[in-house]
Amino acid sequence: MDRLAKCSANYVPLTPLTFFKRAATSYPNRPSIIYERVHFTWSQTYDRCRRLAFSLRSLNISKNDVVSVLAQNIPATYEMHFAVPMAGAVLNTINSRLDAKNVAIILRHSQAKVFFVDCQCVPLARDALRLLVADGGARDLPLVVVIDDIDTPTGIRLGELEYEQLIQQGDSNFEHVEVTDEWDPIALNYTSGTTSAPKGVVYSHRGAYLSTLSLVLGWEMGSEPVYLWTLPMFHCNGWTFTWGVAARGGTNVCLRSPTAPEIYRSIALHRVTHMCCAPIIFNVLLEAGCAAAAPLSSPVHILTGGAPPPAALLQKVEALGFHVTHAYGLTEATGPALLCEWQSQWNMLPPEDRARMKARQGISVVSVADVDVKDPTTMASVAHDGRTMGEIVLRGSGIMKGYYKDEKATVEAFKGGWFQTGDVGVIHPDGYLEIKDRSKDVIISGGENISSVEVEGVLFRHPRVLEAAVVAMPHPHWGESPCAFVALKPNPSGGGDVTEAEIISFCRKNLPHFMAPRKVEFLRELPKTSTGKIQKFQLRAIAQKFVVSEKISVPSKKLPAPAPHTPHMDSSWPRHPLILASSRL
Ligand SMILES: Nc1ncnc2c1ncn2[C@@H]1O[C@H](COP(=O)(O)OP(=O)(O)OP(=O)(O)O)[C@@H](O)[C@H]1O
Repeated sequence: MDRLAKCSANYVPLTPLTFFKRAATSYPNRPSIIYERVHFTWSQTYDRCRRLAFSLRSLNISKNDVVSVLAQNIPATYEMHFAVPMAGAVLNTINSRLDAKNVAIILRHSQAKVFFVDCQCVPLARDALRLLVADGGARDLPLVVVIDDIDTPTGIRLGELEYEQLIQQGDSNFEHVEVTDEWDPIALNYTSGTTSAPKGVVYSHRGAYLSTLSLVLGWEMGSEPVYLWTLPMFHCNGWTFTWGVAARGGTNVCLRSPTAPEIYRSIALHRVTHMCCAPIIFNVLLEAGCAAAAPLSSPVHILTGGAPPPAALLQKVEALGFHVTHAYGLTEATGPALLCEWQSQWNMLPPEDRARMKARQGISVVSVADVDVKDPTTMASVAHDGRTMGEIVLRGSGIMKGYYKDEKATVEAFKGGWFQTGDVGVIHPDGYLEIKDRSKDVIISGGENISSVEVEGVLFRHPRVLEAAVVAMPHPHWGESPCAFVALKPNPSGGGDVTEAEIISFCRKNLPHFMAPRKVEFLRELPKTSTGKIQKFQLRAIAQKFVVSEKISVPSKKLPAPAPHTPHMDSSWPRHPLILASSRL
């Protein structure tokens, strides 16, 4: 048997381009993209992408060149997910909510050859390009192509080239550049920058192909889905659903801004079946005063992740008719790596317990070969007891090739033959994994680890809490203690506001006392990254300045006694091994 050789009949490099060609030939007349009054079929989308790929080659784009795009969820962003690799190049989608400085950093680091700019992002792109020039990079400026709005052209330009013009000038018979090695790069995505400067994560054709298939399977996405683009395509290529919708011959409903009225209008108008979003969008869906937020006429499947979804919010959004699946992942894992796969026996549970089960991050998707939670010092697997914390590690073909131009960080991330996520979790006796924190966010109070996620879960159960984040605050006796930052919902009865004492007492009723925040700071809105994650490093900087008086911190009877060796807070306070070992430091 070992003499049977690989050949082009039985060994074809894995690439998401296969899904695209298949969609164009198997479903030529099915709708591929809907955006306002613009509708395309799969054969038209294929035709447009071939033309664009041809034009890119005519602009001297060759294998492994980086093509960047700064755009919202418009048809062009979707098309580039195929046209750029069809030209043999690497797609770099840039977060359109970044500032000019960060866009410039990405353009410089990625050495983009062509820079596609959505007409709405022209001012941002112009500032970023100016920064590049000011920084002495005039010679390496990318070629700029503006993407005018395809439904309502604006005439806005930045330089000579325009997207539709490249499509018209292209050749619809262009045979795309063959993928000869599935390990070749297909995409370069920068991380959100929640914990450190954004890192350039490189995906292979093989990783993208396998991750796409395993998510389509894990989410049980059937044929002809109508997929609403509420998740930015720039976020891990829309968690691979840019390629996944093609694999199912589905319809992409493009949306510039995911506001509550726009989302509900699209759901009703196009009979949306699927959408992905960060948990922060749940607040949008539940937005008070949105008349459209009535129960849905048919269920819409939501895949949520990117941050822990509080159980209380899951329960409310499901009550509207959304069927939520919870996923956990990272840019480095090509989007979701774990899914909270639902078990039919949980249907019997009361709604609150069902939401609690769903708030766990779950089990691996099929392209992940292995997932574990390990003690970071010994690398031994933790007990499956739902209590012992360790670092979540992953192995599998969906894991990135590595960090672009950062060998040191790549080696560090793959230390010990596993990808170190920098997230702290536990494994429950049923094998489901639950995130307790990012290693940087764990609060160590009197030698006890406090999961900020757990405290936040309780805060979200308070009827007036809209947003909540818990970080460490210095404590003279316990080293650190939890400090909560909260944004409140408007008071429906118009009465007075909730007080700090009320929130603390609510937490003490629902948590062991040592976990309850010692201080609550009210903010109008919590600071977030451009992907909607709360920027805890900013809150931590504020909390560092808070002074907890000994009086408040006098241990109650229920507080655990400090370990005999526990030093009082000073600059040499020993960090927990989880923090020392984090690859994200
Ligand atoms: N379902 C989830 N529950 C809890 N946390 C999640 C979930 N999904 C993702 N996360 C968090 O998001 C992180 C991945 O985010 P992403 O790759 O977008 O960049 P980032 O880690 O926020 O940015 P940076 O690495 O630059 O700090 C995970 O490591 C984890 O901390």
